[in-house]
Amino acid sequence: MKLCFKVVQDWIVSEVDQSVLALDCPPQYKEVNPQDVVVWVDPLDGTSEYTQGLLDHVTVLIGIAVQGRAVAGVIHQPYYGYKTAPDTLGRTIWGLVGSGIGGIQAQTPPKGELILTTTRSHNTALVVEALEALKPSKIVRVGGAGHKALLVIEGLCHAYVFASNGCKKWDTCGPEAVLEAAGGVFTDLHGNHYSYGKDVAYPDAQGIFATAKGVDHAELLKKIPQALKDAFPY
Ligand SMILES: Nc1ncnc2c1ncn2[C@@H]1O[C@H](COP(=O)(O)O)[C@@H](OP(=O)(O)O)[C@H]1O
Ligand SMILES: [Mg+2]
Repeated sequence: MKLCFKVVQDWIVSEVDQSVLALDCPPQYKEVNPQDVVVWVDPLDGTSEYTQGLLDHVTVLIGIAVQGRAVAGVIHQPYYGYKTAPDTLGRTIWGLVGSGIGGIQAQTPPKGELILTTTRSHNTALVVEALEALKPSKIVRVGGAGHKALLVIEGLCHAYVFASNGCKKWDTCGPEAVLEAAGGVFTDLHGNHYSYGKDVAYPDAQGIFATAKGVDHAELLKKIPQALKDAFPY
């Protein structure tokens, strides 16, 4: 059977960030068995915010897992700058654990503060309880797992905390890989990494606890009461 595709010319992007091609691939990923690779795609993260016109909350997420671990990802923000710089709309951030990130500079968040980011549309009593336990100086409520990961990578927030089982593997595989490639740590509320293998259940059933480069993830996680962590059993 012969398949024919006609690609609309406008869809072809020829000016892309080439820096990824200059990177040396970490040795452990130079030869991987294709059967160990799973790709998780979220074509529109931040759906609720998209419907409300909050376009900069929207991202397109691609995460690549090898033997269950999130190792590479892309967070594309198609409407980035739509209010301030519509002529250069959008940006693409990528990361490969062990090599680094491209598209933005990873930053360490300010010392002496604790700025947390979390959901604006899926709030629950447990979500609030976890945030309050950390005694933040500020809470930034925005849409999308990808968008929140970017705030942490850029050092605008110290941590992304979500005591809920609402996110799915396609929401977090890409963000986890990019944040960890940027020097951060992305785990569940127990401090463990999710598995992104082909047979895993879709929900991130143990919540999200992700910290920026330069933040002591283990120390911050200790402030979450054990009873709250126990509400998200394996
Ligand atoms: N309680 C819940 N029920 C359904 N989806 C949830 C959810 N909590 C989080 N999510 C999903 O996780 C992503 C991040 O959520 P939030 O923006 O609230 O932080 C969103 O992905 P989508 O926008 O791709 O659906 C959202 O739908
Ligand atoms: Mg999503």
